[in-house]
Amino acid sequence: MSKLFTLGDVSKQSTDKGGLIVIDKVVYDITDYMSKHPGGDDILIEVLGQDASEGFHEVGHSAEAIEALAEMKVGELDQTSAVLPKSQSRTGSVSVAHLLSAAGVVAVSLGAVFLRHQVQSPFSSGSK
Ligand code: HEM
Repeated sequence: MSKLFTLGDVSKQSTDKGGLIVIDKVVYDITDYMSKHPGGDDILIEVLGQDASEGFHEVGHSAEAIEALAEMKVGELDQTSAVLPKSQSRTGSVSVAHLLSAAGVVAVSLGAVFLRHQVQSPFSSGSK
């Protein structure tokens, strides 16, 4: 079974000197290849630690390039880490619900203060 990496792992295990990139959910260690890349190492430094699928496909790399890539495979992207934004948005809606209930509590408290004020008013005007 191949090793699983989250996008966080890929980023943490990379510097501007070398490390990992993701292409189509597969993780590659390109450290030794960077100086040999026909397209130069600058472009690879830019995508180190990230998902480079878009850039890789835009260039329209040859079959040789894809073969060379296969030799650098170290693992696969953890698919559960890719759905993280969804669970974050769920947390977001929970806090909206919390805000609404907090607003409800404030409204009820204000109502109570208002009612008490109404009840006390006759006394305070009477003592003047
Ligand atoms: C580690 C993965 C990669 C491998 C093995 C690889 C391999 C190659 C090879 C063999 C070539 C020569 C042309 C060809 O055979 O297609 C090439 C050219 C090039 N590559 Fe990559 N490449 C990789 C990643 C990338 C990435 C991620 C980018 C951009 C974000 C990129 C951009 C380029 C560019 C701009 C050229 C020059 C094309 C030209 O001069 O016409 N490469 N690459």
